[in-house]
Amino acid sequence: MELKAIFHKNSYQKPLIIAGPCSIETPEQLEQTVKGLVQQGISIIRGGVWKPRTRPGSFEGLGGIALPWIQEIKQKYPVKFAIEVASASHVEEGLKAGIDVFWIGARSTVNPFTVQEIAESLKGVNIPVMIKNPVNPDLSLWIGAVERIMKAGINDLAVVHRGFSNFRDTVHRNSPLWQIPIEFRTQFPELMMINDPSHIAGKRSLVPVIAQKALDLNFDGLMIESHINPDQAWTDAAQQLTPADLQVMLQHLKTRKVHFEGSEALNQLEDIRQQIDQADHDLLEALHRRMELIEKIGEYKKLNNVAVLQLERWQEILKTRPDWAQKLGINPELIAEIFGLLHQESIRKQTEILDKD
Ligand SMILES: O=C(O)C(=O)C[C@]1(C(=O)O)C=C[C@@H](O)C=C1
Repeated sequence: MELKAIFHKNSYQKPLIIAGPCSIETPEQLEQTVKGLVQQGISIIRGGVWKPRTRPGSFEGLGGIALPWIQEIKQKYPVKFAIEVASASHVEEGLKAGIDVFWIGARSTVNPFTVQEIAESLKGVNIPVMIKNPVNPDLSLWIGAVERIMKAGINDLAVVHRGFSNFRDTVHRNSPLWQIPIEFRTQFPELMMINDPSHIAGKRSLVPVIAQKALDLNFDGLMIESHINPDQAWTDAAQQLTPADLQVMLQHLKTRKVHFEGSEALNQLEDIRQQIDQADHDLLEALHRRMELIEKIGEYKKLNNVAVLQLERWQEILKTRPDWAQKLGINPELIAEIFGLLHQESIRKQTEILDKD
């Protein structure tokens, strides 16, 4: 199969947009949606064929019947087509149907047996693969899935941030927990990171907000659910956008530059960063001073045989420091968290001092 890499950073214009229906429902729905998306300049279509559902009894996708419809669409429109695969047989059927891109869904990424089965079936195959984050906020599990697929020889890879399950309803259908994709990118800066605002938002009004946040965080692409008639969609009706609405959203999104450009801006940046270096240095010196005093009190507690934890003093600190922070325009919750960590460290250090000998 002759394929140009899709997910290599230089082979696409950022942000890469992938859009299409949550589920493929009928040949007409598929064609009308794809036609609308092609008119908006979209060239990679997503479409659910096999749908892993949380509870039985919901529509679980049409399965293999939808594959010939995709083949027909690809003959009529200049698009590549991405589908979700959750087993070796899905991979086999998808390859036979000439599918261009596979993705591994959040419910499969959680299960190393499933990911391994898919990895085995991809050995020797040259196809781009996207790996969604697992439903639970477990970075290692996500990384493990990527490693399994890489070991199978797939190197045209992207990861998709679709958010993490909640126990109760929250603003988001799936909590974004942005620190997890940021941590992923810190460890794998070369891997393309796509955001799926539809599954995070759960409702159409929130999709643009999430998409913009992803672009602000320098994500490489967006995978968005789009349906020609969202309200009648068989799955995820509340979160799909019409191709026309998708286009309006894309026009309003602000794309950000990755780096500062021009010598004046770079000099300014360098200047501010030097000031930050100095501020951080001052911060560390203040922390060092605090730790020395903590040790001093520790020795004094040991001498007088007094307990390490001093609840009243700690409660006072926990009240005053966030108040001081607020007056300085610093987020008090951040300061409460930082002092919580500092207090833990004081306890650790003083316990060590008291228990010595
Ligand atoms: O005031 C004390 O007794 C301390 O040892 C200092 C300190 C702190 O970190 O500020 C540490 C432990 C106590 O529980 C309360 C406060």
